[in-house]
Amino acid sequence: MKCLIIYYSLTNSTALIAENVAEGIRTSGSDAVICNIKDEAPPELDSFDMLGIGTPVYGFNVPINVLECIEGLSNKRNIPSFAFLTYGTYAWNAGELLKKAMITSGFKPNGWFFSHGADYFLGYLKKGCFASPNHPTEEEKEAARRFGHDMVTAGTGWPESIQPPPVIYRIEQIFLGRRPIRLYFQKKFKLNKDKCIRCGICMKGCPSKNISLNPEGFPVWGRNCIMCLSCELHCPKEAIVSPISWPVMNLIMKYNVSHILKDPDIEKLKVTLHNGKIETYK
Ligand SMILES: Cc1cc2nc3c(=O)[nH]c(=O)nc-3n(C[C@H](O)[C@H](O)[C@H](O)COP(=O)(O)O)c2cc1C
Repeated sequence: MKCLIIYYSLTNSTALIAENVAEGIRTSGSDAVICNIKDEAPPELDSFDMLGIGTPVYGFNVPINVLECIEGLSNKRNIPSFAFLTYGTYAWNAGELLKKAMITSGFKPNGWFFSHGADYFLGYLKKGCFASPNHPTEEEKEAARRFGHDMVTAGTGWPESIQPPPVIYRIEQIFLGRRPIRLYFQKKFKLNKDKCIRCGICMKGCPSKNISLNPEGFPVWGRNCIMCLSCELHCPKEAIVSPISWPVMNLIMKYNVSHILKDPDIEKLKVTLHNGKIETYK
């Protein structure tokens, strides 16, 4: 059995899970090839017998680049497949959405795996909250290895029910869906040219290669934004303002963080953001 694992990882949590799932597959005597779509295009599916898709959860959704990658795979056919997701605080039904996208593209998913991952979501970091900082843990990595092993030997199935989220999360999921991002939010990034030092950090860190520099050296956003907010997070001069900084989002983030702080199952650290760097303190 030869398995292809395609995943997207910006801040390495999903990458760590992908590596461990692959290791689990190899311990069962099968072969596994992994590919982070942030860095390279996935290989042809032809020579593989199984497909794994790994993704972080973004806005209670599957990020747009992952959806587009699944849709764009060549030589799609009904081979066994599985999914794994990492999330910072609450994934809600992102697993179901991923499963649906895989089925629509002709795959037959028969197992999934969830793990926490360190949550570098700008909205929460701005509120001083770094959720799930030390994840995935060694236990989660071990569980990922077991999952990989089980997937090639038997399959794990899908859970029956998902806890319903607070109403506001449902609204956020709709707002942060593919269409609103593509049709509206991605056009709303603003640059403060007085602050911008034209260092290109935003361009280099953009996982969907959506930022180019104009002849003056200022960033220009294209039409492939996946709303990871990496550009705004890492700008050393805080010159980038995305919709996450709008006053209405400020209220929503405040609400979400108040939930996170009350949830004993979510680990968190206090942080400050300073010149594009995250400083943690106890
Ligand atoms: C833009 C953005 C949106 C996110 N949205 C959610 C979310 O809706 N629910 C959640 O539990 N975690 C959310 N997260 C946290 C990520 O899913 C989590 O940190 C994941 O492990 C990151 O994976 P990576 O390190 O492989 O990039 C979000 C993170 C980012 C950057």
